[in-house]
Amino acid sequence: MRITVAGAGNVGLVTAVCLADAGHQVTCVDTQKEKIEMLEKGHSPFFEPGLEPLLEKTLSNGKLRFTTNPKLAYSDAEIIFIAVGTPAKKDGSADLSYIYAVSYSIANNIENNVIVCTKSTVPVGTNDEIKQIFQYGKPRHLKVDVVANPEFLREGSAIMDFYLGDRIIVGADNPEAAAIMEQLYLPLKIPIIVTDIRSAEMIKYASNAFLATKISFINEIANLCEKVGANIDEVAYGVGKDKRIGESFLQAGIGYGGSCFPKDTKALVQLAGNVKHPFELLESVIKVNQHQHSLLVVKAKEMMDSLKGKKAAILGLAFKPETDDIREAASITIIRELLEEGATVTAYDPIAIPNAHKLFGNSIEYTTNIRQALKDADFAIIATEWEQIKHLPLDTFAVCMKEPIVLDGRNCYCIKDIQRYPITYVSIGRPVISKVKPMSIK
Ligand SMILES: NC(=O)c1ccc[n+]([C@@H]2O[C@H](COP(=O)([O-])OP(=O)(O)OC[C@H]3O[C@@H](n4cnc5c(N)ncnc54)[C@H](O)[C@@H]3O)[C@@H](O)[C@H]2O)c1
Ligand SMILES: O=c1ccn([C@@H]2O[C@H](COP(=O)(O)OP(=O)(O)O[C@H]3O[C@H](CO)[C@@H](O)[C@H](O)[C@H]3O)[C@@H](O)[C@H]2O)c(=O)[nH]1
Repeated sequence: MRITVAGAGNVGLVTAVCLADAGHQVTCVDTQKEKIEMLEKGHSPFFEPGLEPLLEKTLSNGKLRFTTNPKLAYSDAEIIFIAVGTPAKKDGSADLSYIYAVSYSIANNIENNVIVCTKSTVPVGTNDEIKQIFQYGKPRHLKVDVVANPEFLREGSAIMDFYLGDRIIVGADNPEAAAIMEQLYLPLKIPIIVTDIRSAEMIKYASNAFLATKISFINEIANLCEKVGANIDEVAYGVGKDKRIGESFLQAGIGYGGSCFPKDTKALVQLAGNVKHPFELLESVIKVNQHQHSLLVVKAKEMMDSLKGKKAAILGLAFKPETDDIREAASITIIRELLEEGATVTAYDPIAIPNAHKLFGNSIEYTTNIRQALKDADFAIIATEWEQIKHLPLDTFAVCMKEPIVLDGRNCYCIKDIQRYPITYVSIGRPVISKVKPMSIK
């Protein structure tokens, strides 16, 4: 099929590349000229495992092309995916300006009947507004079907998620359009659920809100474990074994970040507020997460009285491993608060430094070498569970740091292993290990 994807971000680019790899003729359009020039040369503007080889392959076999020209992109497409950003506005509601702009651009440039399929996460009712734009804005003789097709990929495993997702949601009010979308996705052998448009929109928000709730819940249990002498590792394992609860998303830590959970939970609270339905549960989930982002700075202050003049090593900047994305990462809150306290910061990350530099400039130091970050540090905070950090020989802390005080926001190490080293170790929901333990204890 002739497919156009609007937006070459995490969702749009992955969708475009994977559909081109499946044999479709794909055009990916973006308004950012620099991004498109980079992509035409086979370079991805962001890190996503496995993306660049597929990008190079589909560019060289002619299945994928990039453009900034809306006429070229939309005029003869059979399906157009909208995958532009829907960032949070100041009040938490979703900013739909990119959605509207791209819809007008499509309406002005189509020359064939087309299915417009919204992959972006949009509040319930948005696709009805998109339909209105087409009703009044498109050439009269053309037919445009609007379909809601929310995306569930995760950064860091986006390609795998495209091929092995749990389900595909197709929200449509025209069965013919739904059938064409089902046909498109059939080769993936992923269960396809066809719903009405508003339900499809809600499924996306409800899924992210539920996962965020699971994380905040386990974090609250972890905080409680610390106070009553239980261990969150054992608790989460025991709880997760109940199939009705499930083992995933019970990893306690310093809270969720990224481009989706923080904005989508806030947008759902706003959406509920608009219909006079206070979503108190989700408001608490958001509050717990904010508290969790700051937790280790509070603990560091308690341990050291004042952080003024102390050298902090921050291990990990990305909101999770296998991505260079730092949007809403816990590391941002931690670094800001440490700088406010008068500490100096050296941050380690294998790939997210360019993005962090855009935010923090020269107010902190950066390194891609963990030992360099730890050198002469008064304390270290682990903010991302990169494999490089998880597999660090544990004597490194004592060897490199001025004071081997490690605050681990991602519970990277086994408590039993840590006990063998002269480290003060504070993690989430587990016993505090004091450095008085000698190395010889096995
Ligand atoms: N990032 C994720 O993991 C993820 C997963 C599922 C769903 N989503 C949702 O998908 C949407 C896109 O997210 P993202 O992370 O890919 O966003 P992004 O910000 O990384 O990329 C959006 C792209 O759209 C482009 N764009 C803006 N206006 C345009 C226009 N008129 N025409 C063409 N391109 C235009 C931007 O230049 C940008 O490159 C959001 O609604 C998000 O909530 C994201
Ligand atoms: O048990 C857990 C699991 C995750 N996290 C944190 O939660 C955040 C989000 O993680 P993850 O869901 O793996 O990454 P995203 O790429 O943000 O993906 C989420 O957001 C996307 C955008 O909407 C959806 O498409 C995905 O289905 C949804 O998982 C990260 O900061 C993780 O550190 C935890 O703290 N504990």
